[in-house]
Amino acid sequence: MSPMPSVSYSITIRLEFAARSAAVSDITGRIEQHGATVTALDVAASGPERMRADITVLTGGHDHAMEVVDSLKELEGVELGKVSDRTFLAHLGGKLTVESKVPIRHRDDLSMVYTPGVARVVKAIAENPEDARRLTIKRNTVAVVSDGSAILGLGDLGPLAAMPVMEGKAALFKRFANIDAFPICLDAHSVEDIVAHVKAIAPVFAGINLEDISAPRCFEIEDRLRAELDIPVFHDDQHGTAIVVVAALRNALRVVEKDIETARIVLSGAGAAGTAILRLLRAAGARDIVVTDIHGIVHEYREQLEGRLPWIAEVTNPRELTGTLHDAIEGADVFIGVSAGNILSAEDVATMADRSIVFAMANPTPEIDPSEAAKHAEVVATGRSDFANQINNVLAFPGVFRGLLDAHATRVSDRMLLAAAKALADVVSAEELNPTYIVPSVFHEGVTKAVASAVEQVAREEAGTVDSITGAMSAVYADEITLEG
Ligand SMILES: NC(=O)c1ccc[n+]([C@@H]2O[C@H](COP(=O)([O-])OP(=O)(O)OC[C@H]3O[C@@H](n4cnc5c(N)ncnc54)[C@H](O)[C@@H]3O)[C@@H](O)[C@H]2O)c1
Ligand SMILES: O=C(O)C[C@H](O)C(=O)O
Repeated sequence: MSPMPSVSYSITIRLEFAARSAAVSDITGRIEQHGATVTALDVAASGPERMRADITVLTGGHDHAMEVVDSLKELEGVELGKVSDRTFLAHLGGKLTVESKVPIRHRDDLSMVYTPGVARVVKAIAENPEDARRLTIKRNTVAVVSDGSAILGLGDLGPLAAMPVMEGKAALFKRFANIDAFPICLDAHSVEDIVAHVKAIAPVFAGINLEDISAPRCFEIEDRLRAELDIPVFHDDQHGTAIVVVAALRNALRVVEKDIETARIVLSGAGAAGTAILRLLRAAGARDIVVTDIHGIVHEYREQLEGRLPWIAEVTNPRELTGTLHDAIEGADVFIGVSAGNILSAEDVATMADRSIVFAMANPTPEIDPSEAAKHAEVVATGRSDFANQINNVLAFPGVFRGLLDAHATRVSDRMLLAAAKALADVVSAEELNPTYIVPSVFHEGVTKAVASAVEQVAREEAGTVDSITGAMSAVYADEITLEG
């Protein structure tokens, strides 16, 4: 069976063929016979005998695309031209540009925009550094920083390969929150080096969004930067994910009529995303959480508990389970996966409690195929855009930074993250809520605004009480916050 056609593997094929109506249906019929989907046919040139057209086709991947192209070569009278991968076409020359906001038409403009006029603005900022937010791009600019060590679910592919993702994040910042974000891919490896480089570029920015930096270094880098910078620092893979998961869980629990305080939750993955999800779940009131990782259930007596694992063992697993994910899942109300593909079976899901919830979020392959999970679970979500209930950080980070920037915030707190999760969940009204709609679409108009105002409000409330709640992340572990509602 051919893999499911997806727009991310769409191709445009240039073809020349005889100018007769059956020729077009022969071509589209052949494509669909191979399980691909034709979405457009644009005529590029037409003559009395021959036509030239570009056909856009959704395929299930590289091999499937090649299979479709090869099958068209067999059609009589059809000549194949260039085949373009539309995802690569969208990346030609990169996805961003920098534009001047001021006109530069003649010497007068030059004298103000640049020298000598600019010198007075320079002196004003030197005398009053706060003016940088008023007189430069700082107030609305965020650095999207990565070292490329944990790109999506692909691993350590380095800073150059991280560029398309960071450019993409910057494009999303602009599209959804009108924030000017800039991709900064660092050829730096140690915690010390990364912290030093981010600190050195920080004057330009009103916030730092860390992306795709591997665990456990991401924890220390964020802790250090939060303690040493006067602008908010937010590791999206941790906190963006946690906000969306808690929002989605809040709504999923409404669907299945269960409470977060009593729900039995299994969290597969104790890395960057898993650790942050655990923290926010606890802050949201969850109490019965069992965490599993590549070595099975995290418990106090397990060997080689390092990094954040001793803390995880301490605050989870109230029924003192040992063993594997399969042991943990029995009787659970909720499964949340941020670990690896295909580690959960439909039989495992069948052992869960009635009206169970499965969030299988590993990318690009989820912990369980969503259609398999749906055989036994009432609510199923994944990180994928080709299935209902897509859980992705893009629902959170644009609004979070909009709120932080509007409040001129200097820090990020767990109260802000929880407020963001609640606001995001509330975008789905009681009338809209159902098992296949627990999170809104990112294109839903209210998403960024709801998240931004919730974060801005908490940021303003907390202004002046800096350090009393979080400060460095390690302090949060000792002093967790629970919010109502
Ligand atoms: N959908 C989303 O929005 C979203 C957000 C963040 C992360 N993710 C996905 O979650 C996964 C983890 O991301 P991360 O940044 O936390 O990675 P990470 O490397 O920091 O952590 C991975 C965790 O999974 C565990 N793990 C790895 N292989 C396993 C296996 N075969 N069986 C059981 N556990 C295993 C590891 O022990 C570790 O605890 C990735 O696939 C990533 O793409 C998805
Ligand atoms: O950042 C994302 O959008 C995806 C997620 O973080 C992932 O690691 O797959």
